[in-house]
Amino acid sequence: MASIELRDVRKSFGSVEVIKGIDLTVEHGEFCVFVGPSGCGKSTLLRMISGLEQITAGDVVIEGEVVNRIPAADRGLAMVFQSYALYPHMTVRQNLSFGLENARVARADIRQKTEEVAKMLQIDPLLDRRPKDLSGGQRQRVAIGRAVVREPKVFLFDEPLSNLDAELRVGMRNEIAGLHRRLGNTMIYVTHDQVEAMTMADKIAVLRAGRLEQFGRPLDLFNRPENLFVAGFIGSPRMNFLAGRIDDGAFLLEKGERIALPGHGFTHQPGQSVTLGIRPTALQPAQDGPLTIEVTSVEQLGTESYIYGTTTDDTRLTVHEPGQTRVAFGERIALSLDTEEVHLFDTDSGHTLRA
Ligand SMILES: Nc1ncnc2c1ncn2[C@@H]1O[C@H](COP(=O)(O)OP(=O)(O)OP(=O)(O)O)[C@@H](O)[C@H]1O
Repeated sequence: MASIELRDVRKSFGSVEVIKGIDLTVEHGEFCVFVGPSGCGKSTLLRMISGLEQITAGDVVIEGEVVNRIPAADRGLAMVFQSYALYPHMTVRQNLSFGLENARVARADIRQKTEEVAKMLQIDPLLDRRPKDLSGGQRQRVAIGRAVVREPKVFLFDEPLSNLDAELRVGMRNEIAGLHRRLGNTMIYVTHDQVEAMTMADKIAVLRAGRLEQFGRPLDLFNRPENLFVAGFIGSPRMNFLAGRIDDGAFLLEKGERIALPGHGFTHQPGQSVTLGIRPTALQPAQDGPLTIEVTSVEQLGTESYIYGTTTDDTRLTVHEPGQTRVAFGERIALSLDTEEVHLFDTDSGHTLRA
């Protein structure tokens, strides 16, 4: 069972701690995505699992065995990098077979395996080319193929699609997800792109500044974010936030508007500063509603529309309307909101007030 467990894993570079104690378990066969803003420590964490980076404290456990002192080459993992890291002087075939030759696999087996994997990744017509004669997408396929031929227990991907254009990225995203379904291996995938995380992952680990903010299934993170950071990071366009407090079963905005939250079930203290989170899809232009905005811009995309505006207390809000909107720039409009979709957080700690 190629499960991966991190137990209070830490990393310091000199006196700076960049991974501040992370505990999580990736189960056998799971596709886990590490996501977070630039510099949060995603790549460092992946490199610590791979063995390319020493850990400062804690344990990395693969298949029940602590591997802290086991060199990268002996951990049974294969890593795919953003930079492809192909050998420029070798053909695609040689790039694919190099690792197997080093492992002294029989020549006929190498040939068969290389060709099988090339076919699976649709690079079989390119076997005699060199990397410089390939497109970015083709190079990334070769890099993935090189990992696949080695039949590792676990695949580690470090932002593998960042160098590709948007359309190719979507295509490759589907291919990697397909590869995971076909092979069934445990995979860990690093990205800063929350859409990539949402669409590919069985489980997402959201990281910020060296800490794990939340770990769970994509829709659990979307539906029940544990804190303001995850609420704002997962979901596109971003969740709207309003500052205020709770009083008598209602949320009061700083400048007086009142949003009734019947039977909301959130726990809160009297006078506590509270942030209300509401996704753009849960706000709608209405004849009558608890919020009013002045519209600062409108985007008509044909099948959907985005309305941007500011509230009376100068908070910017984004509204997503399905279809084409009649709302125009400069109007003052009322918004209704789906109170079932409201999130409440303690403003100071950022923690959810959900019981
Ligand atoms: N060799 C190193 N020496 C000193 N600091 C480092 C080293 N490698 C990484 N760091 C620091 O550790 C932190 C985490 O870096 P890391 O590359 O893991 O972030 P990341 O989340 O992968 O970011 P990005 O998405 O920008 O690649 C950063 O502040 C970075 O500057």
